[in-house]
Amino acid sequence: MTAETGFVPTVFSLPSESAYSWVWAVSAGLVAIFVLYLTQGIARRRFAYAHGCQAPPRYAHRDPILGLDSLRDSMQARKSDRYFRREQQLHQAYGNTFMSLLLGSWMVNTIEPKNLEVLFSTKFADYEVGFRRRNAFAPLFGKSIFQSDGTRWQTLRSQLQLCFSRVQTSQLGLLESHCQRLLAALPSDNQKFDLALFLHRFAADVSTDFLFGESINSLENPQNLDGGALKAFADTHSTCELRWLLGSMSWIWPQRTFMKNVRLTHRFIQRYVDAALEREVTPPGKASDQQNEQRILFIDQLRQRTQDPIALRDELTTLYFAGTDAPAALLINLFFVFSKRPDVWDRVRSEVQSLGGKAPDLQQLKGLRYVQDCIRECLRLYPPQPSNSRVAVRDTVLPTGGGPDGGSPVLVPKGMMVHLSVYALHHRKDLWGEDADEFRPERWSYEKQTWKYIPFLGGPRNCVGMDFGLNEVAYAVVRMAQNFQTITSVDPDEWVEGSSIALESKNGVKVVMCRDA
Ligand code: HEM
Repeated sequence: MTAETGFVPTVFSLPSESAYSWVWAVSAGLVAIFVLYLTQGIARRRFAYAHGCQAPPRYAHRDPILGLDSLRDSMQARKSDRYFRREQQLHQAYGNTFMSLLLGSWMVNTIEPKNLEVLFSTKFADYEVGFRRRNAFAPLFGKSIFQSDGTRWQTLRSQLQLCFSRVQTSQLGLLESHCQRLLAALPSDNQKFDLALFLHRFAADVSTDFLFGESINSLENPQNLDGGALKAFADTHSTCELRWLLGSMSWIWPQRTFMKNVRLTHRFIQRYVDAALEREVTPPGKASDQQNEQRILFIDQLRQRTQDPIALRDELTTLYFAGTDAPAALLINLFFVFSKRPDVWDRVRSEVQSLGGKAPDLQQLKGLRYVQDCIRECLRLYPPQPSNSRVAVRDTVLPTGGGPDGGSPVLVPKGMMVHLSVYALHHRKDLWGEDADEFRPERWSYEKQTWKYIPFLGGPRNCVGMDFGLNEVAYAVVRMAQNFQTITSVDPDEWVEGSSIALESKNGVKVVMCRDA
């Protein structure tokens, strides 16, 4: 200490005892983390060795830390309507399984049917939907089935399956009434218009009727879909996608408009939930004969399984999301093809002639082989959900894709994401033949639905609304074919990839249609 100032510079002062113990604690912590990291690394190497794992090819990143180059390229591809085409090209360049960086985290990209079977079925328990999905959709869907895993997901899944099976019988009547509205709403013959707008409205009318017991009837009042809460809902989708991409950094994206749209959506759905909670509903199995004749509502079935208004709202928001855009996209893509291929439309029409103009029952619908093959083929060429992903919950292995020949197993460490491009899988020429990019429903006379074809995914977590969605689309095709002699495209371009959440024709379905004489 200097006599004049009584000041000792801190750099020369001796640390106190408590400072020593703090330094020790931090050092010990760091050493512990390092040892843990090392032992985990060794255990992982042993695990990989024991399973014969080898590394798959790696994307040649220009930014090897965060992989921002590939993010930028994929966003540019999105802007120029070739996002899924780019995914397909990447697989063509790097193979059916390769690794790439997403904002600093390595992920496996695979379109190997063997791997997909393991991912979604045989090692289902090794994966979950993961933080990205939970975080991206939480404001909108809460803790609904779409973001849940483990026992919560199992409970919600069996509840929904029960609801679907209880309301099955009333589906066709509902579809018939909305098909009649669609037929009445379509413009008169020889007028140019975009059929996609009407198909979107049809899908929204069907799903609100099916889920809430009350249709928004947008075919009669387009504003019910194009304005207000459902417009707000549609506007949330692109932010959800961005939130997914940003992962734990999603907070950097402005939330105000997004949250306003979320609140509007919730208020809209809450109205149906409140009405359902106030209704007297007879428990399953106790309905009188008279009540049995009444339509069984999906929302009432769900309400019998939970009375929590928030849980009901979140589940119904999710169901509306999952159950509207995908069938609409399928219908739009299918009618795009019909409008370009008069030969296909003629065959559809000649097949439905067997019904003699009458509405089909379920058995007749399923028995229309060519119609069903057209739908299958459209789902192959333009899968409404064109990509998907899962995250490993423990160190696990995919059976193929590693090593120089791509035939060795691949290690997927806990926390790593596995991404799959359904679009690229469905366009693989080695699996589907040289005509993989062509619409050829005839291929379904010999093709089987294996893991190379997964428009609804597969395994325990496949689409729970698959049957309803397929019936909806087939029914609409039949009723249109019974009424329209020709559907002619007035769009000179080929099908262009759109950028909405479900994969659909960007330019809609610009047509001129002629009714039967
Ligand atoms: C043609 C139409 C449809 C297609 C192509 C389709 C496709 C899919 C796919 C690929 C999944 C898996 C998503 C994932 O886990 O990552 C899925 C899940 C789901 N779909 Fe569909 N879907 C369609 C129609 C519907 C309909 C009409 C509904 C309901 C009314 C529905 C409700 C659901 C639900 C609730 C899930 C989540 C299932 C779970 O996590 O266990 N879908 N769908």
